[in-house]
Amino acid sequence: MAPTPPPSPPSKKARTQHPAETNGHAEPTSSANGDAGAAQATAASSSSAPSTSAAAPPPLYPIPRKDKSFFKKVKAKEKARESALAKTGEEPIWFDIVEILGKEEVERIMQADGGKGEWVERFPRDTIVEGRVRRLSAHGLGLIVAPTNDWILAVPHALPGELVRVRVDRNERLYSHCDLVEVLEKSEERRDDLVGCKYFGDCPGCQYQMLPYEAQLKIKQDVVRNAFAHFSKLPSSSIPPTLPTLPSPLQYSYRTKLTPHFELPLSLANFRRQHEPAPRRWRGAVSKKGNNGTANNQIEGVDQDELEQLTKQWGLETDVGFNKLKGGGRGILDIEDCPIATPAIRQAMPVERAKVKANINSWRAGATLLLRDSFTTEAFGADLSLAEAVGATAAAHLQAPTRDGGPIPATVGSSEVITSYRSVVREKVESTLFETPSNSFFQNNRSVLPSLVAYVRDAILTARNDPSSTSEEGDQYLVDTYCGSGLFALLLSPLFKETAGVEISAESIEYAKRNAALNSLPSVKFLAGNAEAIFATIAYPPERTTVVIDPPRKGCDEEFIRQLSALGPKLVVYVSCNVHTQARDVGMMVGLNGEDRYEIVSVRGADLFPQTHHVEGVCVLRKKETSKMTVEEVAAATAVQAEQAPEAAVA
Ligand SMILES: C[S@@+](CC[C@H](N)C(=O)[O-])C[C@H]1O[C@@H](n2cnc3c(N)ncnc32)[C@H](O)[C@@H]1O
Repeated sequence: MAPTPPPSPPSKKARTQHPAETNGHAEPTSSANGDAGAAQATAASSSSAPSTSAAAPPPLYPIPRKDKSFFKKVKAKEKARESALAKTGEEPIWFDIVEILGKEEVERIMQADGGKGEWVERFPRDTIVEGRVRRLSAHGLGLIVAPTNDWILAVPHALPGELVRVRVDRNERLYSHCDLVEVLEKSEERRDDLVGCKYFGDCPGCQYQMLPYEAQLKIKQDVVRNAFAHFSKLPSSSIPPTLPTLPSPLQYSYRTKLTPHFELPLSLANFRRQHEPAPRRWRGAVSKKGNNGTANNQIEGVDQDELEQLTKQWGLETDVGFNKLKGGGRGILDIEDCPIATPAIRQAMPVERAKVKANINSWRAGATLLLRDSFTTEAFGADLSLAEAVGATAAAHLQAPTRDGGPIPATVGSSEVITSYRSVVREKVESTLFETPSNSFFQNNRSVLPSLVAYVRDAILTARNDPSSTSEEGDQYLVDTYCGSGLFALLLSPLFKETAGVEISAESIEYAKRNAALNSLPSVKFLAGNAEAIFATIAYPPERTTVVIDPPRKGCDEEFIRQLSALGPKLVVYVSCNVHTQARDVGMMVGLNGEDRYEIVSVRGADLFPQTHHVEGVCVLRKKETSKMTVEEVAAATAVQAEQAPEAAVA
């Protein structure tokens, strides 16, 4: 029996406060549902919280009256956010909520709230609440049963078992996003001495720096297990035990790409708004990624010296970094250093920040900076150690990080940092060389890629050596779908007679072809187009074909799954940065019309992003010989199944 999905959250529509609240207070209760593990929480009004309402100084340049189009834009943005929320990020937590509160209780609460998608906010913003963390969500949030017993509080950087004080920031259906105020009772697992960054706790990037690496890997294994249990809609007997997470050799200094951003200081933004004709402003906003802050950004009719004087007078600092974690991500946290980035990026970051800050009035709008670690031409073909591969000396990269991030490891000059969106990045995995456009996708953890590729290669060889396999060595075909600049196609092609790759970005495909030539693999063919377009161009025998799937976070399109299922390749290796959409897609591939077409051989996570909640899923599927469905039956059944598939998180 497939697990019954919990009731879906109705559309989000907040009503007034919960009756349990009086004057903005949530009434304290003793325990949740009499459960000893539930919240021992007390709630206090926002007045007892440290004040967050210090009056903001008036802007130094008057804010122009907003025209109607501004409000239209705000509304459109809000609508887009609402619809994104319905598909992104929030759904896995719904399964946690149902498991913690109980399915019947959730149904009762929703009825009591008035049903029909209406709901009430239990806690106004800034309410301070204390409670004990029950478990972690897939996104690393500690989940607490609220004192009202019918609501969950979700807070980052808190561990199961810990008693914490939190501040409510915003409400969703049946739960509140909170900021951590204080850990009152620490978990034995917490190791604050391991924290390797001064922004940890304030930056949204990392969730697990306070945990030993082994514990991080275990959490990710559970995330993969839960994703398949909840989103595949398969009976537990069809899902093998999740294997231990593939570790990353580097747990700091690994990230080869950072994209800090900034906004124009308010006075400067307002000044521009008043002095620039609207179409130019919009052009500036649209093309902000290409804006390098040096050319063509002068305001017509305004003397540059005068603007410089004014900017100095306004004296506003520009924050360059990532969205603040606390307060719902409003505002930018000024970040000087990021110890999970490679040493070359850490060295380049202050330079790029200083450029922005010194020339802020030459920018038309806020922008996202690009810092990508790339091998220098000299290092590109060279044999490098792991430390050298991230541009550091061996001694430097083994330094344990400290709470202040520690000194930036000395570099050995094998890396350079690309900051233009119109450049080329050089990468090397095993001995295969890759060039890729700097504005396109490449995996961001160089240190773990050899083990990830080795794992996929082993899965293919193991399936081939299976006694039930009828195919001959050397007579095998590979299709790499969502192939980017050719990572899996080129690295795995020596195992196959023919290899074809498909990718939607024409530019990435141009580079994939160049990479095939660069590595003397000219027989690997690449096609630019939607992933399913590849099936019309190949005539590979399905019983000798392996398909690698590595889609973006939203997973595969229904049409892709329909055509893949119709082809019925012998082996499928599905790699994904979103285990929830992956589990949904795998569920569709495995069971059609009550018939098991594929069996899951193995499933596990790979840790491409240590210190964060992200986990890459790797799932190997083998075609069942017993499947008797015709191509037409498979196509029809896939469509029905797609209709019924649960919404999976995309964020
Ligand atoms: C997660 S990346 C994987 C790239 C590559 N496998 C690698 O590891 O470097 C996903 C890729 O899918 C591509 N993509 C997105 N939608 C697609 C579609 N509908 N059809 C084909 N490719 C698509 C993106 O451009 C991106 O390069």
